[in-house]
Amino acid sequence: MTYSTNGRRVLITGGTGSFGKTMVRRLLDRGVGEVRVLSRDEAKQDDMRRQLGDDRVRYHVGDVRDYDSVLRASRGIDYVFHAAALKQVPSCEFFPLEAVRTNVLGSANVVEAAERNGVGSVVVLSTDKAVHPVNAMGMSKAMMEKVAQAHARNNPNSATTVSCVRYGNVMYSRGSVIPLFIEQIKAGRAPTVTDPGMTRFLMSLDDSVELVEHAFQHARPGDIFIRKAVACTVGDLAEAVCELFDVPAKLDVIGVRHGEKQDETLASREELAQADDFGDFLRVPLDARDLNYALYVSEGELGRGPREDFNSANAPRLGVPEIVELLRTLPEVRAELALRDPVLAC
Ligand SMILES: O=c1ccn([C@@H]2O[C@H](COP(=O)(O)OP(=O)(O)O[C@H]3O[C@H](CO)[C@@H](O)[C@H](O)[C@H]3O)[C@@H](O)[C@H]2O)c(=O)[nH]1
Repeated sequence: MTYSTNGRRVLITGGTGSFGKTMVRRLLDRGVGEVRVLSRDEAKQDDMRRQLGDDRVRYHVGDVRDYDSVLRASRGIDYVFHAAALKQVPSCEFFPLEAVRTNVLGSANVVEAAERNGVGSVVVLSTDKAVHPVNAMGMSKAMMEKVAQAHARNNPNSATTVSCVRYGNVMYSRGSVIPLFIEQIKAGRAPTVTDPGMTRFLMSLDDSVELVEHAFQHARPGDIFIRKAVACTVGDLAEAVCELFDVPAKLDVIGVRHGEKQDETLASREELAQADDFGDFLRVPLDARDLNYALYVSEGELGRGPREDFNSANAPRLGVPEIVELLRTLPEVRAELALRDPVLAC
């Protein structure tokens, strides 16, 4: 089934974040009837209200942890993009139950409320850290994916299609390493690098929005969509930022933080064995068998498939010059360069 948002009502949980703001603008450009933003922070909502000045956007102060607030916010809604989450790896390590409350139970509330209100489609935003998770943030997101898939498995006749998207590090997202490196360089300090050999996927905000739109257009219940992405080492990333700002590439190596992985995985080999390849995107379908495995023995499949996961160590790797070029395409980086020296921005 394909969907259109033209004239429809859409709810974005966590709608004042980087993803939410970009998505709201796109929906407004495409003639959405109403966008509801559900989030906790009234000040951020007020900033957004003044910036956008569009009365098709309605603001709901509330928390996905509170089922009643989600139920109210999703009344009369056609589609939901669920972005509200606790996302910082180190803070979730210190407060894992908070990650469970928001990322697992909050997501269950969103799915349940959508089902109750007859919403047509819910796209749930997940992360590469949910695959082979080692930290509380990734574990809670892995459980969120399971909650979304269980809805599909347990409600085969539901009017609500629930799907997930998984993506890697979004460049320049709030609190992430690229703006941190830039701040450090501006303050005359060397960028702090955890482990120069650590690898991460690189995605732009637009890539992440397109992935959500792709899922929205193509999802069958319980699907997980992944966007193929390039990767780099954090050492090369720091060097690229130094080069862009024309400072010597001297790195301050600080060691790995709580719960960090050396490399991230977008799709496990088991998922790749089942996945459909759409060029830029992969679809991992729901395993819709029921618990009576005996039914499947005669047609059971052996676990043949790729020998490797798709991870940030074996993904196409960008070197320093390519990262420099990629960073130059980011509006925030261009703005910083223009402030520092208009010549560097060119
Ligand atoms: O001072 C620092 C801080 C971080 N890093 C490294 O930079 C990389 C990226 O770090 P960061 O931007 O903090 O992102 P992650 O911890 O990888 O997590 C981000 O990326 C995830 C996707 O993988 C999202 O789900 C999370 O919400 C988001 O915080 C990691 O290798 C860090 O070890 C440094 O080298 N120096």
